[in-house]
Amino acid sequence: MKRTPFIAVEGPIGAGKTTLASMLAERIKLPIIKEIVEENPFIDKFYRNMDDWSFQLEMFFLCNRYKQLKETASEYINQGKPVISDYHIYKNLIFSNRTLSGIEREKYRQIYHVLTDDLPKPNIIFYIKASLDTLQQRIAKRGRTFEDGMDPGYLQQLIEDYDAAMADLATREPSTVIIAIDGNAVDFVENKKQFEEIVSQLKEHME
Ligand SMILES: Nc1ncnc2c1ncn2[C@@H]1O[C@H](COP(=O)(O)OP(=O)(O)O)[C@@H](O)[C@H]1O
Ligand SMILES: Nc1nc2c(ncn2[C@H]2C[C@H](O)[C@@H](COP(=O)(O)O)O2)c(=O)[nH]1
Repeated sequence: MKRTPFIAVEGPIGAGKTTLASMLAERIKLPIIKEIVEENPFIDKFYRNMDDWSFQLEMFFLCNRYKQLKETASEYINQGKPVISDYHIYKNLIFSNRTLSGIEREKYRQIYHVLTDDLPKPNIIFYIKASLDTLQQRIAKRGRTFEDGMDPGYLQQLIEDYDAAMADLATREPSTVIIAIDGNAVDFVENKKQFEEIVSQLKEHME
């Protein structure tokens, strides 16, 4: 049975997820679901003291994305309408695996699965990989004050965690299309030919 294309763009902080998802939505005339960021009331406190604020931050992201995913399912996927998003809800497990620990991490994982296991997940994923230096340059360019002075070790660990998570996803969900993009070599913002190559890949998998 033909699946309704549910496209996600993923990758570590500053990789270019929102930029690429927005460009593809415009180019292919797709509705786009964007993650909230600044609306998370704990994000400033989190970056100042991760241990004290990680649970509240992760729960806020999870509850917000659970609501978004339910709406995406009812308004698009369950009606056979393709949609694109600048995140995969799986990112909640990627981040929380690092920011939470002990019983709180276990409770969070159980809540994540109770909330999301019965909801549709992206079946086409663009995974933007980039070096620490590239991510740091783009984070600085974006200029969110709460990301100033982000611990390079946190970001490097996230790079490694994303690689492991995408490999795990490919094993667990062999029918999910995962297209890796080398964010250091491919500049889909400035290089139109490279962007159109991504567009062609997407159209090929949407047919
Ligand atoms: N391929 C690219 N080349 C240069 N700058 C980029 C590229 N992709 C994104 N950017 C810039 O990097 C910053 C982060 O991009 P964004 O899409 O917000 O990343 P993410 O959503 O992954 O956090 C933004 O200022 C954006 O304009
Ligand atoms: N600890 C978590 N942080 C998260 C999560 N989702 C987003 N974020 C942070 C990371 C960035 O500072 C900012 C935006 O994320 P981008 O990857 O879009 O740049 O919000 C999360 O689930 N947990």
